[in-house]
Amino acid sequence: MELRTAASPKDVKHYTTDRLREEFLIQDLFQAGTIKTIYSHIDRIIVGSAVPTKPLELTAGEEIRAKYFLERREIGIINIGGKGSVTVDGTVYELSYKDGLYIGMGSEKIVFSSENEAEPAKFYFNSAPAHTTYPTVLIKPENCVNVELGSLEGSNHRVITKYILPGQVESCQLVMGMTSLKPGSVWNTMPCHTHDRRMEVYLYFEMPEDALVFHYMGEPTETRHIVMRNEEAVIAPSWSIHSGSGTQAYTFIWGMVGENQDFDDMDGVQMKDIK
Ligand SMILES: O=C(O)C(=O)C[C@H](O)C(=O)CO
Ligand SMILES: [Zn+2]
Repeated sequence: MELRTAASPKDVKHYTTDRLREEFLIQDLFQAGTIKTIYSHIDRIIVGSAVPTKPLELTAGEEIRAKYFLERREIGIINIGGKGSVTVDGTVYELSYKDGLYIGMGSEKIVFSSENEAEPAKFYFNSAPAHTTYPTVLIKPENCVNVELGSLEGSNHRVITKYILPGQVESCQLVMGMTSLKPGSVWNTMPCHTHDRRMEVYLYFEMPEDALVFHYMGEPTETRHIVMRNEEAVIAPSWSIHSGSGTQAYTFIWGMVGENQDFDDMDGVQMKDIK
């Protein structure tokens, strides 16, 4: 498990490109036959991936000093690869492309598998500390709340699909979903916002190899960017904006943890105030 410490905005505004990437960018996810995990001190989120070319069990690792991964945690999983399954204490959940799974605290044995190991599933997950157990739920995007935002004229026409949020799939603190840009639109989350009560992680995907997303971060008056490629993730501390413009349309998974689960609790930044 790789460790990322928290960072102060007073320091981050002096970072070089390399240092910004070292602290916030997550690369080399989705390696065949591997579970990869990144532990951030920011709200103690764990960001991870599993690509089962043979069944892979999610274990706790020395870093969280737990008997099993979900002893004190919950997890949200979304499949961005071939058909696969997640077995939770013997119950098998089949996940097709973009299907999700919430697993509550206390489930002991989590195993990732692919239906066809030549075209493996690619499971992406966010996990957060939990205080109680909510039911495990298989999530189909077609049954989720969908919100359409922006316009083609504004280059930001997109659909936000909310997978895990109060009233739909209950969790202790994890809120998770997916945003899909319409062809011709390239901007996400602009006008931008911060939310001091939650941190957020973005995983960009459905990008051709030579496409880029310029992901904007930093305090609204001290913006910086991180150049991102397909299937890379980025950590947004609570004080940071998190927005992006791509060389073409793309999709991303967002996950938030922290003080509240109120998706609309955002501190909007006015265009005139961005520097
Ligand atoms: O395109 C968007 O706008 C988003 O996807 C916004 C994120 O979901 C977000 O930042 C939620 O706080
Ligand atoms: Zn946000």
